[in-house]
Amino acid sequence: MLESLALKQNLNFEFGALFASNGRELLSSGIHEWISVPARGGQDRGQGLHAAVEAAFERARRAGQANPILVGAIPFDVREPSCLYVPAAYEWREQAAVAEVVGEPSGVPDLLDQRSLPDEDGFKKAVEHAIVNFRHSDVRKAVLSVIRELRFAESMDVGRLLAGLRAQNSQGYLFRIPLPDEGELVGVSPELLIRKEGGRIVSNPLAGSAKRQPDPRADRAAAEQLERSQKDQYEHRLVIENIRSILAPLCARLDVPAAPSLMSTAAMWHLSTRIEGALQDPAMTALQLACIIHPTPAVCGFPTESAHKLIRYVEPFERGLFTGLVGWCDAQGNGEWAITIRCGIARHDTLRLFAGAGIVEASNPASEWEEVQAKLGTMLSACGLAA
Ligand SMILES: C=C(O[C@H]1C=CC=C(C(=O)O)[C@@H]1O)C(=O)O
Repeated sequence: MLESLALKQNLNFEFGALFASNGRELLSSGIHEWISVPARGGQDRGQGLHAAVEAAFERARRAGQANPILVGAIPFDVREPSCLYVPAAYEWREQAAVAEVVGEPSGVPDLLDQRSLPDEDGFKKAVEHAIVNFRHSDVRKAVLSVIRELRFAESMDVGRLLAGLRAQNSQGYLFRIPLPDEGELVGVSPELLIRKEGGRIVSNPLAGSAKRQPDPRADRAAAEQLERSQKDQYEHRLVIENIRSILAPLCARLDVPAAPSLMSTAAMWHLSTRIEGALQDPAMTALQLACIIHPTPAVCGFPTESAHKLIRYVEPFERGLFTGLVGWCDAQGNGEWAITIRCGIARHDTLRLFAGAGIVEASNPASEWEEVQAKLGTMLSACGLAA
């Protein structure tokens, strides 16, 4: 279990990544090798990212690692550099033992100021722009997002943030990824793009959302309304049909439930579909599969290319790692890649939070603004702040 034993002397806890899923968590320390090769074409065996990762695994093995792994994040735009590395050492722990790793939550520094990019008016205008565009183009859905930038009196304790995120969504994919520029990507994603174990795969896309309500009856009503919403069911269907069309030719068996079910985090209700399959070629890796499927209409839109163009036109910032992929994989091709949402980037005294919402023709700009604010609530409440 403890890959690190032979490598203890290399431990560098300043570069420790964490990825938690399914009751266990991966903790890495130190860096054996950075990989910044963009993920575009990462499905092509022996080329680009695939070749870079295989070569890095081989070098790690020659350096004494019995079973090297890759951890990190891939940006939304796969033409941009990846932020992946083969750690010097790592271990898997049961999630229960983790309090010890993240430490006790300490106080949050004073918030000095915050701003939204775009602001409320700018976001609503972007939604209106997208809706008009749907009427005059082939685009059916585009995911539009906002940044909330917070500046604190001193640096945020990322361990404290993690503890707050874990408390809110213990079923989620909790992550902390150190970045090369001293920042850290941190969040708890509810959405699994792909998990691969041997020849079996699981994907659990989400699309269609409603804010949780403090009153239990109002909360149940919000969930039921989401389930009945034609607009949200349509938004969801676009994602599922896209993923089905990509995975079906790669699978000997693919199970896609006929209708989505409800899933919840502390802040949100979502429509969720758990897709399971058996690969025709079990040698295909989790990373290859992730590169084929990403970006799904849950983070980009549909059709992908034209939705991406629309996003570039109306979003006033580069998303970077937000709505990309975060996770790990090993040299046998097993691994898990979650969607990088409900997250932020902590760097010195600033915290940049991100949230997006799927826009379709039936969307209402004011409701979509409310939705992104509610999604920001996950990170904000981990900071002890109101949404
Ligand atoms: C883009 C985000 O959420 C995606 C995942 C779940 C539901 C979504 C929605 O209902 O729009 C989004 O597709 C985000 O949380 O920032």
